[in-house]
Amino acid sequence: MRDYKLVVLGAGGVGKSCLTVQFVQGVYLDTYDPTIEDSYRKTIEIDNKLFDLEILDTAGVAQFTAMRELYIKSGMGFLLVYSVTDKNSLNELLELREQVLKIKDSNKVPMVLVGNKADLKYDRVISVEDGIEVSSRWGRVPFYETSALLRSNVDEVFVDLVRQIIRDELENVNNNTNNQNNGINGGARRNPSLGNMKMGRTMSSASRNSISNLNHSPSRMASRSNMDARPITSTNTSSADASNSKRPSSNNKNSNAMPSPDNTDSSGIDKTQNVKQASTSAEIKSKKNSDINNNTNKNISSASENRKNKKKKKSLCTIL
Ligand SMILES: Nc1nc2c(ncn2[C@@H]2O[C@H](COP(=O)(O)OP(=O)(O)OP(=O)(O)O)[C@@H](O)[C@H]2O)c(=O)[nH]1
Repeated sequence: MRDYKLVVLGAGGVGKSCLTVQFVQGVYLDTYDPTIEDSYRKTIEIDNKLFDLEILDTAGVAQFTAMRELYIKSGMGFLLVYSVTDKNSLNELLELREQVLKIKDSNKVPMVLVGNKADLKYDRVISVEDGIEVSSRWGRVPFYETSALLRSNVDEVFVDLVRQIIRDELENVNNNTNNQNNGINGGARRNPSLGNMKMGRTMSSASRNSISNLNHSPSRMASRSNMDARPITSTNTSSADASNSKRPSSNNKNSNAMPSPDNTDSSGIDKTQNVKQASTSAEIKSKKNSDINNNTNKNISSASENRKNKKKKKSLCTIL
C-alpha cells in the first residue's frame, strides 16, 4: 500500500495540531504548544479500500517555517487552515497557496480550504461568505468550516483531500493510457495538434452545500448529527465520496449555497462531454442522411437525363 502524504499548513495557533490529532487520535488538545513539525500516520478506508496516510503537521509560527519548501515538495495534498477568529490567518493563506503552486509548478494541486474554530461564533471575524469568496478565487477549492473542539467536519476535510489525490492519479493514468493508445494506433497519421489534447474524462463537479450553526452547548458536542458534515464549496464528484449521503441537496433553503453548474453525472463523468459526443454523433448521422438524399437526388436526375437523351436519339433517328 502506498503512502499518501498530506500536509497541514496555516498560520500559528489556527488549530492545525488540534485538527490533526482529532483526526488521527480522536482527542482534542486544549493547550497551545507551538509545533515545530509533527508527523502522524493513519490508515483509513474509503469505498472499501485502505489508504495509508502520512500527515505532516507543520509550524505556523514564523521562526519554525524554514523547512516549508521541503515538505511542500514531498506533499501530495494540502489542508490550508485559517481560524475564523483571526483575519490575518486567512491573509497568510493567500501567500501560502501561491508558494504551494509555485513549488509544485502546477495550478491544480489537491487542496482543501479550512476555516477552523467555527464553534467560536462570538469571536468570529471571518464570515462563511469570506471563505466562499476565497474558495471561488482559488478555482472553487473545496471549502469547509471545521471545529476541532467539536470534531465537526474533521474527518471530512482529510477524506476530501485524499479523494482529490486519488482522482488526480486516476486522471493521470487515463491521460497516459490515452496518449499511449494514440501513439500505438497510428498516431503519426493523426493530426499532430491532437496529440497533446487531454483525452481523459473531466472528473470535477461543483456543488455548494450548507453550513449549520455550531455552538458550544454540550448537547451539540454530544450530538454529531447536529453538526455540519458537508463542504461549503466543493469541486468533488459525488461518486467516490463516503460522506455522500451527508451532502444536502442544492435546494436547501437554509444553505448558503451558491448556484453552481454540476456537470457530472452520478458516475463522476462530465455530462458536457456526453452532450458533445451525442451532438457529434447526431451531426454525423444527419450528414449521412443528407449525403444519402443528395445521392438519391443525383440518381433520380441522371435517370431522367438518360430518358431525355434516349428520346432525343429516337427523334433524331426518325428525322434521319
Ligand atoms: N475553540 C476552539 N479552539 C481551538 C480549535 N482548534 C484549536 N483550538 C485552540 O487553539 C489553540 C491553538 O491550537 P493548535 O492546534 O496548537 O494550533 P496550530 O495551528 O497547530 O499552532 P502552531 O503549532 O503554532 O502552528 C489551542 O489552544 C487550541 O485548543 C477549535 O476548533 N475551537
